Amino acid sequence: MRSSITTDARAVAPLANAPLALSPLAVSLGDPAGVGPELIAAAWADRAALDLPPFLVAGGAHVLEAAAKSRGLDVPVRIIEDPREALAMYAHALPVLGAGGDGRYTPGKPDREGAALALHSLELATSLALSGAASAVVTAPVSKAALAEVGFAFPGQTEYLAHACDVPEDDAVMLLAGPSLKAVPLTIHVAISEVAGLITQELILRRARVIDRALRRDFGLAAPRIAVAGLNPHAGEKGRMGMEEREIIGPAIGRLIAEGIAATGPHPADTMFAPHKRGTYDVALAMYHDQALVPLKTLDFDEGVNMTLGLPIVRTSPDHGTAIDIAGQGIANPASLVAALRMAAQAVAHRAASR
Ligand SMILES: NC(=O)C1=CN([C@@H]2O[C@H](COP(=O)(O)OP(=O)(O)OC[C@H]3O[C@@H](n4cnc5c(N)ncnc54)[C@H](O)[C@@H]3O)[C@@H](O)[C@H]2O)C=CC1
Ligand SMILES: NCC(=O)COP(=O)(O)O
Repeated sequence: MRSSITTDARAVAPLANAPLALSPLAVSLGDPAGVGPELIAAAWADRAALDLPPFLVAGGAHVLEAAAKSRGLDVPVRIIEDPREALAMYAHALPVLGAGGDGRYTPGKPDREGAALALHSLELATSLALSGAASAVVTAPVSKAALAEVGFAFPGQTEYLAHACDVPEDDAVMLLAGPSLKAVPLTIHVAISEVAGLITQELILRRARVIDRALRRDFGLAAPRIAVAGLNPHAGEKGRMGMEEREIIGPAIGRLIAEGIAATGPHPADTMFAPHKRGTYDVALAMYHDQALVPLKTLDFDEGVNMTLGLPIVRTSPDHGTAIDIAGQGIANPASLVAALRMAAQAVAHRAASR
């Protein structure tokens, strides 16, 4: 089949002095074995109807072209050499930065070559946001296990982004946000057997301070209300089922309130996500990954967004993973990626307005 990829940018006037506010979003490709590339192509194909903010993709032109075809989409892919070409290109073709670092489309069959391409794309997209050539980075799903096999030394992209942005890991906060709920896991990519030992007053204070600042700066909330979960059943039942609430979480909440942060809790985690409770706070600070992500994905799987708070750059991602089981079948839902693109653009706008 004839390829529609072209590097001919003659029809496109380069934007010589594009202001930062007009920079495109930089989208990383994700693992070529997963649903990331086809969802990127699907989002671009629907860009006008969905009124999506302009974006470019960091590498992977051939993967994107093949992924689009797998969904029966007509997506002309154009390689650009300068991110500033993306804005004018976007209406007519999917702009992909850089002819180098391409690979094969391998839906459902992860391999090291694909993981290396995913890593290259993540690094390129991040560097574009850090330099201001892109207004934000939106990451498509990667396989953590596959990335580890090609030397990625971080448990996830959140920790990588903290490192790339020179932010301490404790101040890079994973927020999952959907129409029904915002939730943050205090501890992130760690084994459940390690969780209790990692819960400290210091970590709760640091995460909550970042949440408070970021909900003001990136979401425009005037006084964010943070509901802090307990760790144990019934939030410890007055010390009968664990002491973390009395010795660590409760005192940390007291210190946050003394700082002027609207924190409450510790709340029993089994009831704090019930509909009548969710209206009483803006964000839930949960003690571990699944305590936050299970309610979020149960309520808002299709439109959930993963955003990293506390970075100098805006970073969002779909809430789901690589979905290897359905990659290439044309059935993966692009709604979460679409929500991630929108949330990134909104956060950029909020930051610009608050300057
Ligand atoms: N932000 C990221 O890069 C994330 C990456 N992962 C990675 O993804 C891999 C697979 O993780 P899983 O736990 O299996 O979660 P997953 O989200 O990839 O899949 C869970 C289930 O949801 C379905 N699903 C996922 N996205 C969908 C979509 N857009 N439309 C329709 N159905 C969808 C899948 O088919 C599967 O049945 C792991 O290697 C993990 O490291 C997981 C979460 C986030
Ligand atoms: N379960 C959420 C997740 O794995 C997202 O991780 P990250 O790669 O965004 O750090």
